[in-house]
Amino acid sequence: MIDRTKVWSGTLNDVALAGRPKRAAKFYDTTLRDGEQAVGAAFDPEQKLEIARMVDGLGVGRIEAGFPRVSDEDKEAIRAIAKAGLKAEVWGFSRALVDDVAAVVELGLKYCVIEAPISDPKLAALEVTREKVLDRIRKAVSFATENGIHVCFFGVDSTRADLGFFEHVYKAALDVGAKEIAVVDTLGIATPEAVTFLIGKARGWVGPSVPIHYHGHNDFGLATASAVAAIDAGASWIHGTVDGIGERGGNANIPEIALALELLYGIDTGIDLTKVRKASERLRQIARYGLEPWKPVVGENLFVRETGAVAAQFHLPHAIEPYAASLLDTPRGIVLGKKSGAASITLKCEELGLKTGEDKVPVLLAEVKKLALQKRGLLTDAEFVEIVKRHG
Ligand SMILES: CC(=O)SCCNC(=O)CCNC(=O)[C@H](O)C(C)(C)COP(=O)(O)OP(=O)(O)OC[C@H]1O[C@@H](n2cnc3c(N)ncnc32)[C@H](O)[C@@H]1OP(=O)(O)O
Ligand SMILES: O=C(O)CCC(=O)C(=O)O
Repeated sequence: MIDRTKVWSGTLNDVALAGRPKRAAKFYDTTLRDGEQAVGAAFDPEQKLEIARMVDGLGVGRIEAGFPRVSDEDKEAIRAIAKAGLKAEVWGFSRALVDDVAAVVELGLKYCVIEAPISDPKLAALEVTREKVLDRIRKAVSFATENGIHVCFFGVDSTRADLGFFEHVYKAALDVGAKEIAVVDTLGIATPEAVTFLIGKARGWVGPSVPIHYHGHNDFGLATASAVAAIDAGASWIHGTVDGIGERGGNANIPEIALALELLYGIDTGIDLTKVRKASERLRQIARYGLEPWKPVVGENLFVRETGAVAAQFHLPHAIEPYAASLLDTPRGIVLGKKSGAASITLKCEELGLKTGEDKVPVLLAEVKKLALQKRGLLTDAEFVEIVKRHG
C-alpha cells in the first residue's frame, strides 16, 4: 500500500474525482508474447523464465507465457514458466485455430487467450469472411473448453470492428464456453473516450459477471490514459508490458499505468513500484533497447537535477517533484552543468565532502559553466573536484 504522504499531487485530482467509484485494477502481463513482438526482441527460454519471475515479483495477477505454435523454444519456455511456482496465473496465447489450441492443451495450461481478427480490414487481410472467422472461433473455443481450459476471447482490432459484429462474435464465444473477453485496440487508434464507450457497450452485452480485459497499444501516446479510462468504465484486467515494449509505438506500459492509478487515482494495483526500475533495467539488457532519460517511472533523469533554480529548492522535494523518489526506490541527486546555480555548487560540495568557503561559490560556478559549455555536457565529479582544488 502506497504511503500517501509521499504523493504530492495536491488536492485538485481528489476534488475532480469526488464521488466516482474506485474500481479495482489488475494486470495481465504480455511482455513475453506481445512484448517480444517488438522488432529485434528474441528471448531464449532461460530469459523468458527470468522475465516471468521478475514480472511475477512486480505483482501482476496474470502472465501470458507465450504462443506455443511459434516454436519449440516457446513451448519449452512456457513449460518451464508453468512449473516455476509463480504467484501469478500462467496463461497461454492461441489463434482461433484448433491446432493452435491443441498445442496449449498439450502443455497442460489451464488458461488461454484465444484471438481472432474481427474488424473488416483484418479479415480482408487474412482473406477470411465473417462467417468463416465465427466458425473458427466457435470450434477453437469449444475445443479449449472441452479440454478444461479457461478461455478469454480476444477480438483483434476490436476498436475498428463493426459494433453489431463485435456483439455477435463476443456473445458467440461466450455461448461456446469462453469465460472472459478482451476489448483490443490493436493499432492504438482509440481515444480514451472511445475506450470508455466500447467497454461500456461490451459490459452491456456480456452482463455484469463476465470479466472484461482491455488490451491497448501506444501509437498515439494514449495507452496509459486509455487503460485508466478502461478501468473507470469497468474493465478488470489491463494488458501491458514492462516499459511498454512491443510492436510499433509499443504496448500499454504496466508500471506507468500502475503509477498513475496508485498515485493519482488512489487505486490499489498490487504492483510493487519499488521493483519497477530494476525490472526495466534488466529487460533493457536482455532485449537490448534504450529509453529516453525523461521516461516516466524509469527514466534515469527523473530525480536528477541540473538547473540552478531547482537545485535551490532541492531541500524541499515536494516543491520540485510530484512524488517521493523513495516510492520508486530511486536516489535523488544533483549534477553540474551549464544550467547550474550557486545552490548546485553548495550541494555538490556537501555530497562529495569538499570543504570550501561561501565566498568561493561564484568562482566555482563560473568555472563549472565554462567547462560545461566547452564540453557541451555535464561535469563528472572528478572534474568538479579538480576545479575545487584549483579555485576553492
Ligand atoms: C497471428 C497473430 O496475430 S498472433 C500475434 C502475432 N505473433 C506472431 O506472429 C508470432 C510469430 N509468428 C509465427 O511464428 C508465425 O507467423 C505463426 C505461427 C503465427 C503463423 O504461422 P503460419 O503457418 O505462417 O500461419 P498463417 O499466417 O499462414 O495462417 C494459417 C491460417 O491461420 C489463419 N489465421 C491466422 N490468424 C488467425 C486467427 N487469429 N484466428 C483464426 N485464424 C487465423 C489464416 O487465415 C490461415 O488460414 P488458411 O490456411 O485457411 O489460409
Ligand atoms: O495481431 C497481433 O499482433 C496479435 C494480437 C495483439 O496483441 C493485438 O491485437 O494487439
